[in-house]
Amino acid sequence: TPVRRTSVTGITSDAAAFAQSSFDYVIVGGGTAGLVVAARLSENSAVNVGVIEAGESRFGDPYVDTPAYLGEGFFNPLYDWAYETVPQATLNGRSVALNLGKMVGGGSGLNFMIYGRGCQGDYDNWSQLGIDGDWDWAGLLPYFEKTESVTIGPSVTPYNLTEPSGTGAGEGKSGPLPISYNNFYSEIEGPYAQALLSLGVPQNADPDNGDTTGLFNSAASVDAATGNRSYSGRDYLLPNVGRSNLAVLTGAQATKIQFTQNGGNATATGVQFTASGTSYTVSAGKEVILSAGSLHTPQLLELSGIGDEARLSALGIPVIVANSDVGENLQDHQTIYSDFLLTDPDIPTINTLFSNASYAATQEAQYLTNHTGFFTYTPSAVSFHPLQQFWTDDDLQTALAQLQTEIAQANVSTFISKQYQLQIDSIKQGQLAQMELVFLAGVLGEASSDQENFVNLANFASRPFSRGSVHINTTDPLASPLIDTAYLQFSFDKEVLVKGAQLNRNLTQITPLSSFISSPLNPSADVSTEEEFENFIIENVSTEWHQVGTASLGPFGAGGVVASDLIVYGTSNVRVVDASIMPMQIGAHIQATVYAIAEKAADIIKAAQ
Ligand SMILES: Cc1cc2nc3c(=O)[nH]c(=O)nc-3n(C[C@H](O)[C@H](O)[C@H](O)COP(=O)(O)OP(=O)(O)OC[C@H]3O[C@@H](n4cnc5c(N)ncnc54)[C@H](O)[C@@H]3O)c2cc1C
Repeated sequence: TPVRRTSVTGITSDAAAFAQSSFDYVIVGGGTAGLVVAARLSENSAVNVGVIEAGESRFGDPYVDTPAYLGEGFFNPLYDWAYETVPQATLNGRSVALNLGKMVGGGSGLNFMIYGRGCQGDYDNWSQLGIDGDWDWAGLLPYFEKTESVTIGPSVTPYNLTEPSGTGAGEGKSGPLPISYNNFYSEIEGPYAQALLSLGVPQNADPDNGDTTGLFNSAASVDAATGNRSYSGRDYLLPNVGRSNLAVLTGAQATKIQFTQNGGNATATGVQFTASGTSYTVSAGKEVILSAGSLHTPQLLELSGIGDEARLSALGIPVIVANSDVGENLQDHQTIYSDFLLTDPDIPTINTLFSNASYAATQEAQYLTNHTGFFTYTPSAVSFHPLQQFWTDDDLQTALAQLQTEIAQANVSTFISKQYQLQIDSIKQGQLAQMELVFLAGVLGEASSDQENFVNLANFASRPFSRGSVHINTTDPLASPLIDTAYLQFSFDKEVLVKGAQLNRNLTQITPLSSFISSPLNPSADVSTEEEFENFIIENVSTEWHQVGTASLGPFGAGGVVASDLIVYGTSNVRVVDASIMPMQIGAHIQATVYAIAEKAADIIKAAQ
């Protein structure tokens, strides 16, 4: 077969030349999922692929490559869209900052590198929502394996696990994405883990086997060979960037999908985009694939005329497909950090890398020579807890009764009500954990003096009930959409965070962890009653940056924006491939699932060629 060459190739900022090319597949968003699809589709030299990415490439940039610089790119437009939610009524009108990857690689270049699968029950629950096409654990498992290349070890961890994680069946050994386990642990991580274990939390030696419950040593999207972050830009795009049937346009924002309609389904013919203030259109001979992420994919659908009829008409946008589920069902992992001051400010944390030049220099030398040491640090002490582990039966019954009352008052859709039933069943069975804890060696926040050093104990509502939305309120395609995460919509989610923050406080009073902690910093020791903890949560709840669900898999007219082949309902050739298709949140950090979705999507698209 002759190669379908593009007139531009590789990573380019030449918008005019890109627009003049004719592509079979135009992918909007060169992020986590988008670059997986681009790499897989361009394996077939008979088709050509063009990717439109709003951000730039950041190859060789230490803020992306060096694991311990996690968070350093936040609020910087070179890496981050730096959005915020609309004022949240449940948070006394507070808006919450949302960091969002904006670069070649998207969120996979900005994230905290925790890497792991959800539980079997998470994905099997999806298939209970009227979704066919093997969108369940068994259907995704081959694609988790296809993504990753897992390096096992080192065999010693601070958790005294009997075997290192990642030895179970089904770890991918030859995928594009290098995955490894930390070779460096903060001195406080072992005592933290011991405190959890002393409360009866079980160890989990293989959380990727379909059950994440318990404490484990999390894998990371870090390449053990180089000590650098692995991400879709580096690991899916770079090895294939020389293909003559693949082009990635950077610094260009897609603004609208163009359609023709001759009765029946609408057919996309191309994508409008803007680069450096100029508008262009590029044609798509076969398909347009939206991989712009959970906040931008529904925005682009609405700008293109796919969404709620009344909303689009009010903005003067001609309706191509009326579907009021576009942009609904937004789910995020609600997060609370508790910071604790250390007794000895000289114990190294991330802060030390910035405040102690000689320590940083030693670590840097080690990093550059051996690719080990603190610069390879990612958070690794991760645990998931069914509520029964820490709540009394009374607590649970009271919270569930309150939840049922609030759900009845909330007047939710049938789709969401089905999700709630599945969630409540799993809570009662004690199967799928509701609470996640993660130890962070001073990742978030800055020390106020050399004498101050701290750690963050994070907790997350891992299977939340709150459901928000993301919609446009202007025809300006470059404006942020209105993001309503609906944090703490249900008191159940709040209670999970309250109990988590109290648990973190208690953990720091258990030896040997207690000897490392001098006092609670935020919330301070003054916060002690249930009501004070609740207020702390309301004032501080934030995001785990895990938005999903806004262009969900599901039945048309009953929650779905895409069918099981990921085709947008009402179109013949627009697909969505990113985190927005996940109908329900999973009890895990979500990047591994996004990669698996993209790998599966690529096979679906290839099968349709
Ligand atoms: C700060 C942070 C920390 C995280 N930590 C973790 C973690 O430790 N572990 C984990 O598993 N997950 C983590 N996540 C979540 C995970 O990284 C994301 O869920 C995942 O990367 C989303 O992938 P995606 O393909 O859906 O979207 P993205 O990777 O966000 O890709 C979307 C891409 O589309 C581009 N784009 C958007 N709109 C347009 C447009 N109109 N035109 C052109 N381009 C456009 C964006 O710039 C972006 O590059 C984190 C996320 C963040 C932001």
